[in-house]
Amino acid sequence: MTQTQFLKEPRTVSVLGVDFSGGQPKEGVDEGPFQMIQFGILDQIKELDWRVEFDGSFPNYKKLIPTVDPDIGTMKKPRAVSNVTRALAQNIQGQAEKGHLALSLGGDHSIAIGTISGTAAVYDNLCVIWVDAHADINPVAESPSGNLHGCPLSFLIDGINGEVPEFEWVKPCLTPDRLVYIGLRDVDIAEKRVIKKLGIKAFSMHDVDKYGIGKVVEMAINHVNPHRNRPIHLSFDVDALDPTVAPSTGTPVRGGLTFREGHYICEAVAETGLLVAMDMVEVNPALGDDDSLLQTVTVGCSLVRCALGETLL
Ligand SMILES: NC(=[NH2+])NCCC[C@H](N)C(=O)O
Ligand SMILES: [Mn+2]
Ligand SMILES: [Mn+2]
Repeated sequence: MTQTQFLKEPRTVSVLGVDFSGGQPKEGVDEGPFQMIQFGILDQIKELDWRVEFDGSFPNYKKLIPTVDPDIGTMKKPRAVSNVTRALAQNIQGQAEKGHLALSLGGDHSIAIGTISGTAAVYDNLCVIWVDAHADINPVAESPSGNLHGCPLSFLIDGINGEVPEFEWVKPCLTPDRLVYIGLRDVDIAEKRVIKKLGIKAFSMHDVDKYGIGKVVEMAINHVNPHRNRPIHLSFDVDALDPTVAPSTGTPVRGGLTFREGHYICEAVAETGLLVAMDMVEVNPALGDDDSLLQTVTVGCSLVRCALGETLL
């Protein structure tokens, strides 16, 4: 059993189902958590010798979504995203204060505004490993889509957004050296500029091809966690995987991580013993046929299990 440096005994996972889709336009991603729960993720985690806290009913983030939510500039559903991520940040902070590992099942990736704000409020030297086809760091004013799931990191690092209406509560809590990407292959122009300017370390699919996943993960962890003393928040967008592996997702991009590469990342993070929070996002059961849905939910659950210490032998 991997030891966990920052969590309290008996080691406990708090599972949060974040049934939210307002960071992007496609219905169904809010059903992701229900599907993963139904697939048995809670019992699967217990079998790995964790206590699991889950109250049986979702906090129901839907109640926080206003009926009228006009665009602000090009930003879509600003009040919905702000309300939900704000409540989520408080919830996650509470779990982290208890010394629990906070597992958020999304939901679209805009929820990371809340999940990372929550963990960073408790762990001031938190580092983030962001596994994704996308960089999700569009400055709000320059997002080509206006969808906030393409922007969460721009809120969390100082100097990218400035004041954003409705999001005055978000405090930049990450520094560029405490973020690393793995799996990128669809990065917008403004995102490329931000990544270069701030010197954020990013391992694209090109790097995975060049060095292999073992070396990439080693370099990534060495970069954000050189002394292995920082707690890790793993934010895993299922679209990091190739669409042949995880088809039911809203913004699939060809040329992604294989099944094993995705799992290897999670296994290597588990081995550090430093994981304090994980997001599993962008599983959209409404996209594709039954087969695609089962495949995607299954892989989402097995990635979570690997990050929580499941091993092959
Ligand atoms: N979490 C995600 N799947 N993000 C996709 C973002 C796509 C694109 N970069 C945008 O800003 O809209
Ligand atoms: Mn993505
Ligand atoms: Mn994403």
